[in-house]
Amino acid sequence: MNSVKAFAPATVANVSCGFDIFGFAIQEPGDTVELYKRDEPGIVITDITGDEGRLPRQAEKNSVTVVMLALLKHLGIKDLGCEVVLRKNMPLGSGMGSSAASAVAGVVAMNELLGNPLSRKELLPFAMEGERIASGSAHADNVGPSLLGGFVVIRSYNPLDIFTIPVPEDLYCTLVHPDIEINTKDARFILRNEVSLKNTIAQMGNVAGLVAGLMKADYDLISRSMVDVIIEPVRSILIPEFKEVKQAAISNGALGCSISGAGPSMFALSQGIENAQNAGKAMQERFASAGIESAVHVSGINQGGAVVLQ
Ligand SMILES: Nc1ncnc2c1ncn2[C@@H]1O[C@H](COP(=O)(O)OP(=O)(O)OP(=O)(O)O)[C@@H](O)[C@H]1O
Ligand SMILES: N[C@@H](CCO)C(=O)O
Repeated sequence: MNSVKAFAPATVANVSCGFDIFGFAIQEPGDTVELYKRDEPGIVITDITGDEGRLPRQAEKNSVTVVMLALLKHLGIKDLGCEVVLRKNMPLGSGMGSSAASAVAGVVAMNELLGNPLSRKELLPFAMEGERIASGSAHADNVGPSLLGGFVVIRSYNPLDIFTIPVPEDLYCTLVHPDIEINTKDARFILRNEVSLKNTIAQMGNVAGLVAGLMKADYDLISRSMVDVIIEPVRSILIPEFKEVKQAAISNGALGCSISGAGPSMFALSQGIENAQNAGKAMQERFASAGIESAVHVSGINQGGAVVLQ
């Protein structure tokens, strides 16, 4: 095989109460990576589209190629020559898992080019290296679902213990990206290191409730459990109109609404596509009333994750 193309989808990380431990992928948008073998050894980025020239072109600095270098090192491959084309289809610093989609598409494409020596799950630690380069933290709640699909739970980081849980078929996500940029690194820096016992108890109850609600298709329980008393109160300050947009989603049929990943995107979960669309319209109108343009994506939970396209 001399060339490969792979697509990896955008993701919603944290899913309200599950900071760094919950995530799911949506259908679109996502990043596409093309790899072309060449005779000269080395991984070279030859083109990036959709980033307005803002992303690093050096292989050691871009999440799409950092993961390939880590995988090649692990496999002891030194002489591979490869040209990389990255097609970015989502904004940077968006809270939609932009850096993660590049990392996942990159590692899946390289694994395919090599004849799939590793399983999807075995690729995860390499994809996490892309997040380390992007945000200084190798969290797995974006790369996990983008790579594996489904609703992902990360029970432990050390050792890595990750699994997916079933979700109701009629569960839809509304993802709204306001035209603002927030770096994950900054959004992590402002978080407090200590949490009160009272908030820990409340958060654990909601984490347990959300998992049970999703697995039992109990929409009321999902709705009651979409409460984050630890991260959202701190980070929501960075998102103009946060409270109003959240209220607009819930008043228009959503089960719950919170920050997607590190923000500024906000997501809502709804029963049925109609509720999800209504929530999206209301959220967009609320941002617009404050002079903020936004893009809305309505999608079911992506069960397959990244795909090889050729
Ligand atoms: N291929 C890539 N795609 C996107 N960002 C990248 C990539 N490679 C490196 N980066 C760097 O990662 C940073 C953006 O990542 P960040 O995690 O803040 O955004 P995000 O992935 O959209 O957000 P989130 O993780 O909250 O969903 C930028 O500094 C950018 O230069
Ligand atoms: N769990 C990470 C996701 C970043 O998208 C965070 O909230 O910082």
